[in-house]
Formats: sequence, structure tokens, C-alpha cells
Amino acid sequence: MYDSIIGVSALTVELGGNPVLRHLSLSVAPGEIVAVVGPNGSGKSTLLRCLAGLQPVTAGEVRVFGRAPANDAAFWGRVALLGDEPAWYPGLTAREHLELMGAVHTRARMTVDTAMELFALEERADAPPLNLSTGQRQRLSLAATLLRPSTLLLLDEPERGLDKGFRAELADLLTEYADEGGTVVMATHDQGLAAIGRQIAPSGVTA
Ligand SMILES: Nc1ncnc2c1ncn2[C@@H]1O[C@H](COP(=O)(O)OP(=O)(O)OP(=O)(O)O)[C@@H](O)[C@H]1O
Repeated sequence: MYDSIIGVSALTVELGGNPVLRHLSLSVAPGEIVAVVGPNGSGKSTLLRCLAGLQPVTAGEVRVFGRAPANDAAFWGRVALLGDEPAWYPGLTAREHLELMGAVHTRARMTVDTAMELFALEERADAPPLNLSTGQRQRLSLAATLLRPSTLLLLDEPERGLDKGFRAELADLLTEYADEGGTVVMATHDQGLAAIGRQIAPSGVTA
């Protein structure tokens, strides 16, 4: 086991010649929820992308599960990422997208039926994702992310498009995930979601 799931030290990222993250340090323990908060452009998504290994760092170190994030099966077997809206497969319904996820992951965290119910998608199960509302599509993305086996969730603005009621339900779902030992790092502008975790700002992180 690890004392910390995530260890970031002196992380600096420059984009287009401008420093976006400066000497950022962060330690996240197993079972913790961390909310990355701050204004637009303050570097929240950039930090999440560094944790996911999708953003090269200019200086400093990022360790996830004790090593640098790597784009390999071992890493993605433990990490589930919700970023920008995923590419949807033409011709597949909302339910079929979840079935696809369930078929790929033999140890899915929940059944497709449970995911459809939890994310209130049953009435739109047979619709293609592009015929869903923005919030329904976000619920489908979240369902796919939560269905995958993982012990670390990296969520970039999971509240996008969700109504107030579902934001509160999401807060409960993430709290349950952490209660079961999972770790959550999310960038959010939602005060309710931020309140369930330890809040950090990319400009001044206290580990
Ligand atoms: N590819 C890029 N090239 C140059 N600058 C970039 C690039 N991507 C992002 N930036 C800049 O980096 C800064 C941080 O962006 P980032 O997306 O991490 O912010 P954020 O805190 O997630 O913002 P938001 O709340 O709007 O989602 C911004 O000023 C942005 O304009």
C-alpha cells in the first residue's frame, strides 16, 4: 500500500511560454477527496492532465501509485478519468455505450442496469448519446467512468451540465467511492462538490 496515492513536488508547467503551474506540491492519501478550485485559467485542468500523464511537465515530479503516470494498462486499470466529452460511437445507444464499457472491463464496479438507474438514464436508454440533453450526456459520461474498475478518479468539472439535484447525488456517489477506499481528485466550480473534499488551488496548494 502507499501512504500517498499522489505525490507532486515542485511541479511547474509552462504552456505557450507562460507558466501555468509554479512549484506546486501536493500529497493525496488513499480514501481522500481533493477538490481543485480556482478561477478560469488558473491551471486546474492542467494539473489533472499532469496527474493523468497527459501533460508533459516542465519541471518537478508527479507520482501516482508510486511512479510517474504512464499510458499503460497497469495505470489505466486503476485510474478512471472524466475529461472533455468523449467521442461517441455512431449507431450505438446510451445503454450500448455502457455495455461496451462493461464488456471490456470484466471487473466492472457495477452492472449496466445499476449504472443506468444510478445515473437516471433508463428512460433514454435507447437514444444515441447525441440525442440526449447536455446534462444527460454528462450523466452517461459519469456512468461510464464510475462503471470502470478504479481506485483513483480524476474528474474535470464533473458537474458540467448537471442540475442542482443531480450535483447533490454526485456528491453522495463520490463520498461513497471514497468511503470504500477510493481516492478522488476533481476540478470543480461547484461549491457543494468542493465542500465534500479538501480544497486546494493550483496557485497555492497546501499539501
Ligand atoms: N495548449 C495550450 N497552449 C497555451 N496555453 C494554454 C494551453 N492550454 C491551456 N492554456 C492556458 O493555460 C492556463 C490554464 O488552463 P487550464 O485549462 O488548466 O485552466 P482551468 O483552471 O482548468 O480553467 P477553467 O476553470 O476555465 O476550466 C490558461 O491560461 C489557458 O489559457
